[in-house]
Amino acid sequence: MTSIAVVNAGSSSIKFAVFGAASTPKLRLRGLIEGIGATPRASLSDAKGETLLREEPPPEGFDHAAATQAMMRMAAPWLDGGDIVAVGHRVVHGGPEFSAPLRLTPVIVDRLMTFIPLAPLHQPHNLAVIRAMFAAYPDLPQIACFDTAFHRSQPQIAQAFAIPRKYSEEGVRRYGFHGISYQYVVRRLKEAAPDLAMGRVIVGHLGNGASLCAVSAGRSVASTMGFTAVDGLMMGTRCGALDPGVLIYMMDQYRMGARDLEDLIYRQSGLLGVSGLSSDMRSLRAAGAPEAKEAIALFVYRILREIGSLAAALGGLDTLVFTGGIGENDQETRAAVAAGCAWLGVSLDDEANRRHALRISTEGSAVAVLVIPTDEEVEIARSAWEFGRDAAGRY
Ligand SMILES: Nc1ncnc2c1ncn2[C@@H]1O[C@H](COP(=O)(O)OP(=O)(O)O)[C@@H](O)[C@H]1O
Ligand SMILES: CC(=O)OP(=O)(O)O
Ligand SMILES: [Mg+2]
Repeated sequence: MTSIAVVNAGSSSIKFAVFGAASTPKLRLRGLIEGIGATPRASLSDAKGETLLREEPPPEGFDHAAATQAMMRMAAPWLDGGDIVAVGHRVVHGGPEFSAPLRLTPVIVDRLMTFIPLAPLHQPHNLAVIRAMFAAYPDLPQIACFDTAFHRSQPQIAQAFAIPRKYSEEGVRRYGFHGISYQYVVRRLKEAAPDLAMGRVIVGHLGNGASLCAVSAGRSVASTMGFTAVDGLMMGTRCGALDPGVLIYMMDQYRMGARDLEDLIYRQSGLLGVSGLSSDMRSLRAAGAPEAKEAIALFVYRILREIGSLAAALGGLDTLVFTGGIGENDQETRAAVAAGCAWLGVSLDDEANRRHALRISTEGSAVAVLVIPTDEEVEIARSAWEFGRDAAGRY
């Protein structure tokens, strides 16, 4: 039996997994390096979730480059073993030309490098892992799966900015992200509740990065993220939608340049900036300080405002789905969002919400509310398999 490896390099983590190569990929191994830049932790677990290895590297100097090397070391026994036929990668920005999965070449990697300024927390790390794999395993096919792809079905008007045409034509428009996660969640919704999957759905991917997607009959019609993954909701360290006048003010008053503004809106803002304490929801819940409460209140308020906007784009709402680290685990955020959506007909079953049940709305709720844990890695494995298999199902 052959396998497919998957790498999901994120803003503060690198996830690695091995799946059996099949149309329904079966998990064999999961590796996780998280807390890069803060408190790094590495672990490896088998298909049953049993821990095979756990390490806590010293934080000093443990940056993304060190994490990439650690990941390559952890993955080496499987990559050297010879049964891996391809590596699927999450690539956050596909720009105007890339959406379907494709086999990476050095020329394509060079092109993807030009999108680094559009996804500074993700793209450089995605590409660093791809380069390391090229160097170590030059003959192993590497397949890119783009986080922007799921949103390419959006109507033109949902992708447009009200700026002069020449900029829109060169690709300055809304792309949307977390598409691999949304594709997985929609697939799961179709299995769990096919009737709901055909209706008007808002999916909230609430993690360190956070966005909402309006899905109609299984297709993305609008999203809160735009040209870059800094737009829309408030996030761990990203500000979300911001009056562009604030940026001009910062340039005038504080002599900030492009990289200073990038640092401000991507790394210093969001839950971290407002609380002054942490970007991490669990830490903020535990802290209980007024600043932490204020940050969480703003996080929820921004979600509510954007749900109203996406419900307008959909012409109503039948189903609300929560996913991502916060959406899957933080019952208080779900309860606050549900309470703020009462006007849309949302009624929460508090007990089901506390249990993190699949369906957390009451029988009588006009809008079904679900919790569907995401799995970007299995979705990448499936896409990489579909891309490379022949008619007989061989890679
Ligand atoms: N049990 C929990 N309760 C509340 N928040 C949680 C819980 N588990 C994870 N989170 C939050 O989820 C966020 C990370 O989400 P995740 O989707 O893992 O991030 P990433 O975008 O890096 O993949 C953090 O804010 C973390 O505190
Ligand atoms: C696109 C994005 O924000 O991803 P993440 O949530 O992994 O940071
Ligand atoms: Mg993520």
